[in-house]
Amino acid sequence: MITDLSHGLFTRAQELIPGGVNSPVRAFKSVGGEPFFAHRAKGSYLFDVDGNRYIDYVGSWGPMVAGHAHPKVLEAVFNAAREGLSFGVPNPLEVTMAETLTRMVPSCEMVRMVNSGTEATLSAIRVARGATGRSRIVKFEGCYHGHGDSFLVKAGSGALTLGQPDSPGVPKALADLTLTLPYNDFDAATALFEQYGEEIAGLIIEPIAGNMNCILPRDGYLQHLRALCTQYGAVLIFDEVMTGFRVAPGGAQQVYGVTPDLTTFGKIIGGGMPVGAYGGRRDLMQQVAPAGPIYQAGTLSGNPVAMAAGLATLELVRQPGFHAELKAKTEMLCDGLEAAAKEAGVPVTTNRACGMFGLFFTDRKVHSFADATACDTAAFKRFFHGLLQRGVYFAPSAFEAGFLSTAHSELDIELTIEAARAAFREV
Ligand SMILES: Cc1ncc(COP(=O)(O)O)c(CN[C@@H](CN)CCC(=O)O)c1O
Repeated sequence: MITDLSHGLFTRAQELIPGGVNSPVRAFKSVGGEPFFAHRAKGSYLFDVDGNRYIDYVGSWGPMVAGHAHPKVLEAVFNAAREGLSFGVPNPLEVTMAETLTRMVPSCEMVRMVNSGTEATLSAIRVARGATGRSRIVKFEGCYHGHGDSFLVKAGSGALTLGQPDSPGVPKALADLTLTLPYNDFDAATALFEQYGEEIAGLIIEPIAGNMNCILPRDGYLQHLRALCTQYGAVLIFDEVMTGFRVAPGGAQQVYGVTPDLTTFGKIIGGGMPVGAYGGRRDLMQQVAPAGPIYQAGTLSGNPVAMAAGLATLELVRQPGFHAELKAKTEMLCDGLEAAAKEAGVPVTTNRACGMFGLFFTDRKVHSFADATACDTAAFKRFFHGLLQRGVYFAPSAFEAGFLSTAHSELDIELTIEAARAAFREV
């Protein structure tokens, strides 16, 4: 595979950009080698600057649930951009977006647009602290909620990928206010709330974890957390930046029938443009400035071009059969991967939800951070490169979920399974 132009670009980038990338997980650090540089993308494919094509299972880390460069999304962006890029006063698309989000996710009685998932989770935690007057928050080992100081404690995604689940630069006084729990451990959650319950402002969780690879909540787990937060007056926050509109039209909260007090969004609601949002109970959201005293702001929040991209994507997501198709393709891929691994005699298990999946090199089911970190990451590394050489791009980390789109054809999936069959033999 020719990668000369990507190599040249990466060499230049490393001189001027930390690690040569604008987001750590893109650097291939945990899998080795160098990232390819994209020239363009279309549907289920990425095309790099050296002319290589990849079947893409990262999808810009989630936004591309309807495929790259969808004509309806591009048309919406072009039409909005012609009218101006940013006004600094409200625009009608912000109202349409708020009406769309609150209709699709009924727990969100009100919503505020921001520009990234990180901003959304930062803001949601501030609302929880401001509304309760309490300071402690609870997060889960291996969950990632963006790079906000309070969250870089036993974090997942890039922090876990780099082996740095905590981060320098986060004051100890602040980090001490973040309590962490093991995911899917009922008793640990009960014990923590018995000890700290009256001091906990909020608990934030990925209702389906996608940042320690893909891990599903055990039956009744989210309901257990809901009951604890209600009992102790803590704000239950579902971080649906990744799961929102992907695993169901109404997100993971629709799948599991659990109503959080606040929800955070990102990725799909921007359709590839920088967008995040947070929303929830009216009595909480009414405390956000300028309606209330809890301050949060953003120059480009609700930007008309970004709103147009997000609204066009959500329109596609709402089409009848969208999630049924996405789920069927996810099952087809995961069943095929497990079968290919079995043929090669390689212990592999998958976790799957509509549109997202996890591949683990282990012969055991994976339900927790400890299970995920016990898997054979060296095998994953070899498998990743075996796929890449065959034109299939999985997330360059053993601790990231994979993503499908409705643009992935059955042929794409069959070709992926064929490539995996060969790559498993090299593991
Ligand atoms: C559940 C969840 N919550 C919040 C975030 C942060 O969103 P952003 O600030 O990157 O838009 C994310 C971001 N996800 C990572 C990948 N797992 C983004 C990729 C990257 O960091 O480059 C998330 O998954």
